[in-house]
Amino acid sequence: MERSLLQWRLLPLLALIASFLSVFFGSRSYQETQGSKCSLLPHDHYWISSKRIVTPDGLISGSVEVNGGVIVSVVKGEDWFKKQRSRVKVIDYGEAVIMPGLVDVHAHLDDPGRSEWEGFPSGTKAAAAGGITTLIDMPLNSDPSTVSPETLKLKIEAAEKRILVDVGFWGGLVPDNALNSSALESLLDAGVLGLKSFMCPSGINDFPMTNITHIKEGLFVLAKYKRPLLVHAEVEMDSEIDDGTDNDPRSYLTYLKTRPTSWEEGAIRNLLSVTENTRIGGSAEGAHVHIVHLSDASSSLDLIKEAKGKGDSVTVETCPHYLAFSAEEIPEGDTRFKCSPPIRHAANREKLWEAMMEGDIDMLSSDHSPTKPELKLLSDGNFLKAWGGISSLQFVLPVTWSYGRKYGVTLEQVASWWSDRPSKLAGLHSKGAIAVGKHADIVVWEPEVEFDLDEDHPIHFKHPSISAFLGRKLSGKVVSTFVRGNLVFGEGKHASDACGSLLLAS
Ligand SMILES: NC(=O)N[C@H]1NC(=O)NC1=O
Ligand SMILES: [Zn+2]
Ligand SMILES: [Zn+2]
Repeated sequence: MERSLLQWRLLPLLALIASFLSVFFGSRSYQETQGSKCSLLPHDHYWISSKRIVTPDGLISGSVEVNGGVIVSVVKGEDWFKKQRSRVKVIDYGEAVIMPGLVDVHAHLDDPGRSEWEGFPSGTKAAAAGGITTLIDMPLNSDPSTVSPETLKLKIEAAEKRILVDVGFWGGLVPDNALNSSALESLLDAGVLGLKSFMCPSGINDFPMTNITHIKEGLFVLAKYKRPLLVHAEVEMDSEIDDGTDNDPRSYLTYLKTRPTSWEEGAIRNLLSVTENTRIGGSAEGAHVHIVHLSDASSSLDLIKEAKGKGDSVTVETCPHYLAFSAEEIPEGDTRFKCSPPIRHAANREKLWEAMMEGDIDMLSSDHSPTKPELKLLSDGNFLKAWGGISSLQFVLPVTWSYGRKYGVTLEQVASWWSDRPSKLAGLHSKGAIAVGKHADIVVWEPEVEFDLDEDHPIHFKHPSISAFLGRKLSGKVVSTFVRGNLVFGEGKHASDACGSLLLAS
């Protein structure tokens, strides 16, 4: 009896307090939810905590404070509790890893013009689901190629309001603009983060290959802008295919013979004949040469190491498919594995891993280069005629981790290869680290959680059936992806609005 009397007296008081609190905090959360379709989290100011946060100072247990899309503090242990003055949302991720979002400097999103191959919406959805927070789009495979301010404008129009993660663009260095410094300057002024060229046919008619003079001249212009040149370094040479043996086009080894290591070595040797100009005091100081998707871990890599030793401004990337697969295991006619340069033998893959662990290869990229399934000729299985390009965008983090564990890969190395180094290459100094002042571009993932990449696994890029990674068991599940503080992917869902930013150099 006494108890219920007390209840009757207290209830109105509690109701009053509750309504006061709801006006006070409710109005704040109303403000915070405005525009929240960009984010699955209705907060602009929050903390995320975990036992494993990858920072530039190593792995810590602690918390990261995000406010207005930026990381505003990173604290060890329970200190966040003392620093937190108001009722700010805290998400405790427990043992899951908090790491800088991945920066993929090499992806072909094929939009505009070939959006039936890929596209900004599908490509950036896949990126978000894979923990990639920044993509730099390659200038070819879209139609037209990005080789002028006008064609860059078409890219920007195709990407605007359709991207879930941040997107920047490389421009093309092609014979048409390479010897015309004002044409190149206008492309760089329009905002491309750097240029890309091919030393062999690219497979795309409106993206012709450059010779060494084009590259040398291009570097002088890039020097003024302090932006890099990315190079597909293979050069056409005699094929080993005419050796009199059976050359079945459905055999992967036949394809491998058409692009031997000498193609990479020859191109890299030629390319490195002009990189001395990039040295301090050189005539192209400020320019930088980045060799994309290295496959040959022997002579080609030795040449790169030698050039670095002499002070040339040179870096090199390889891709998860070269680290995961070997020529020996590629099934007959399985053209999902066709790419250039080709996947080589298992012994070469071991050497690539060695070079990763030694730091001789600087970073990783996806080279996500899809097409429509018809051009992969999956039923024909003709390696010589099928489109060359691997589809991997969503899986690069678990692939790197799953195949790297046996070599002792650390979380810090993954963050260096996928975030720190690539963001520096692209000149994106607000990205690539969990540190105060950086964009809150963050992936939260569970390295120990295994999953099968089967038909039941949600895949967001346009053509899952052409991915060579399908059927693999991987380790490393992405839990949440934040782009500039917006939770763009969480618990298997994407934010409903595409609020990624365009990254234009100025
Ligand atoms: N055009 C194009 O995307 N080519 C890419 N595909 C590939 O496997 N290597 C490449 O350079
Ligand atoms: Zn390439
Ligand atoms: Zn590519």
